[in-house]
Amino acid sequence: LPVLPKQNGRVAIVTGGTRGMGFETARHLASLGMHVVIAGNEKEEGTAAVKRIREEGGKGKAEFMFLDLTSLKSVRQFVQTFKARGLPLHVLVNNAGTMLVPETQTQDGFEFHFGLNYLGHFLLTNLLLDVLKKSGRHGCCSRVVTVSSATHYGGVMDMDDLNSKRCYNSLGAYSQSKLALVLFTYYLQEQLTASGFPVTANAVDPGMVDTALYDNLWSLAQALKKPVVKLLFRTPAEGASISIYAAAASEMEGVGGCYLYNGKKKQSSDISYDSELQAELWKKSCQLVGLQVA
Ligand SMILES: NC(=O)c1ccc[n+]([C@@H]2O[C@H](COP(=O)([O-])OP(=O)(O)OC[C@H]3O[C@@H](n4cnc5c(N)ncnc54)[C@H](O)[C@@H]3O)[C@@H](O)[C@H]2O)c1
Repeated sequence: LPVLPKQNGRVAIVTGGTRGMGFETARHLASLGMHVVIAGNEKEEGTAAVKRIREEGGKGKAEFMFLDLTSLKSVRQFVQTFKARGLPLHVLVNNAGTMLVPETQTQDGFEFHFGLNYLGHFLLTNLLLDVLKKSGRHGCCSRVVTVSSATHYGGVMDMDDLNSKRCYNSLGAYSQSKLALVLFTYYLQEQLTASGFPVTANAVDPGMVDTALYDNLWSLAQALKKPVVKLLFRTPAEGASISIYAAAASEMEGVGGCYLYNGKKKQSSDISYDSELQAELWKKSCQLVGLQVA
């Protein structure tokens, strides 16, 4: 990470900030002086995360707020509670995620990866956009940072079967959700640029990181993973550095619509640049979460 500017007085929301890379992102942003809201569905873990950050005694502030991304109702409640506080919002890190879950549905009946990783963040971001727009200014934009993954390169967007009903494969469903997040980021940035709002949106890829995300791997793969972890996997703090960079680096001021990996802009999959697909997914997502199509 380059030297990052102080973030005093700025407010961030980090989804899934209770552990793993989300925690490291929240911790780092708080150390830069930010007021960080850790948004997650695990209250105990969240309270412990806040305690750890507070004990480090940085200039910033941390607090936990409940958010279950598998429930659109919970997303709406979270936004309502956050807005009632009257806080500005300068950084939204869409970090929470799950991987390799056996076929199951969210509370609203969506395929679990698609519903949690993608649709939950789609609704959250859209409902927070007004605050992000109000809190940014030209020369000091608000930032939306969305954590995707290299698996998006293998992702296929089946617009007729977004819930993977025809043929379920947990890696395919995860990859699709991560591709959807890249398509969403590019379309969002295009809309923001077209309307001249001081908000940027970028997708990031942290690399392979040793976190609880791999807890759903079958046990043989878990055993095989252990010896290679030290060689191939990054630590959560290393993995989080790309989100922190996108959220706070001076070089990223006013820069949006990028896919970032290893601190640099990188080409994402060819299909992620398909503007018709981006628009189609956006429209369909609005319908699925009950938002008016813009
Ligand atoms: N670990 C990797 O190798 C890797 C690689 C590429 C991308 N990613 C992405 O990085 C992000 C962070 O994952 P991680 O590796 O730190 O894993 P992790 O399991 O440590 O963290 C996931 C976070 O998401 C939260 N979460 C899960 N379900 C939730 C829900 N219903 N509502 C709200 N929060 C929920 C968890 O509580 C946790 O805080 C994920 O989006 C993941 O897809 C991880």
